[in-house]
Amino acid sequence: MTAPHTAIRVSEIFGPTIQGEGMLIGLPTVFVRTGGCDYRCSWCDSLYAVDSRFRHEWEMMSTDALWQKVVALSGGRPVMVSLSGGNPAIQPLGALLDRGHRDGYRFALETQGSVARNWFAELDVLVLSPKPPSSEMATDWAAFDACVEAARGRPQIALKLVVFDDTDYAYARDAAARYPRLPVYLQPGNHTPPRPGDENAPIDMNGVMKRMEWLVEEVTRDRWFDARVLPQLHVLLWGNKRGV
Ligand SMILES: C[S@@+](CC[C@H](N)C(=O)[O-])C[C@H]1O[C@@H](n2cnc3c(N)ncnc32)[C@H](O)[C@@H]1O
Ligand SMILES: Nc1nc2[nH]cc(C(=O)O)c2c(=O)[nH]1
Ligand code: SF4
Ligand SMILES: [Mg+2]
Repeated sequence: MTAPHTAIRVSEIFGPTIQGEGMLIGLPTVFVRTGGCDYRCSWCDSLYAVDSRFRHEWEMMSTDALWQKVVALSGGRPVMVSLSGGNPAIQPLGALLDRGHRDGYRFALETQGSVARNWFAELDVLVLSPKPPSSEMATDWAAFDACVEAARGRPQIALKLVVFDDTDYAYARDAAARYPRLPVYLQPGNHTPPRPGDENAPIDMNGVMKRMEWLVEEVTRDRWFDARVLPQLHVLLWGNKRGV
């Protein structure tokens, strides 16, 4: 029996696939998606890891059991492990980082920046993705600052911003200006499938491509020359499919 305070709530573990977003795009990666989130973004593409109606799919796992699964998926060869969710920052992941580093693996973590943890300092990459107005969530910048502070030292830190419209773009500019030393990745928003976790729901690929093109126009017009604009590569390849 795993002690409750050390068990990790897991929605899914999958891979290796390629990282589809941001700084590590294209890199072979195993994903650990934790269950549960302190946000509920209007357009979250992973509601099956957020909405408690899906909790019957989530599993409480010990660090060892989780780690065995990652090792099995990667054939024991060190690979990048991406911790996503839900919000992985609300899970006890410090021991997992120790365990994996001993085996030569590297860890990236994706979070909205609402909860800071001391163990952020043990990550290799911290992707902070503050949520723009279209998400209908409000950013607590003090909490966000604490996340940046907690990760000073070892991890590379990047800002990843989802943009649906002008207001989101203005928010992204403001967020980037707050952290002038952090690299910025902009990704066009993709409208959420009507039913969470429905892998067959079609993607509005036209809309994604239009927003991508528009984002490139905005960035070049503003001479925002240190921002990078990237699509969600996995969405282009596989749409809403889970486990890829
Ligand atoms: C599902 S979230 C999980 C990690 C964490 N809760 C967060 O939001 O950063 C992973 C990434 O997907 C992005 N994302 C979620 N829904 C999206 C959508 N509909 N279109 C584009 N990106 C989306 C988030 O902004 C975040 O960068
Ligand atoms: N291939 C792939 N890349 C991703 N990058 C971020 C993802 C996420 O949902 O957190 C994700 C995902 O689910 N799949
Ligand atoms: S913070 Fe991330 S996981 Fe949580 S609802 Fe928003 S996009 Fe989804
Ligand atoms: Mg995703």
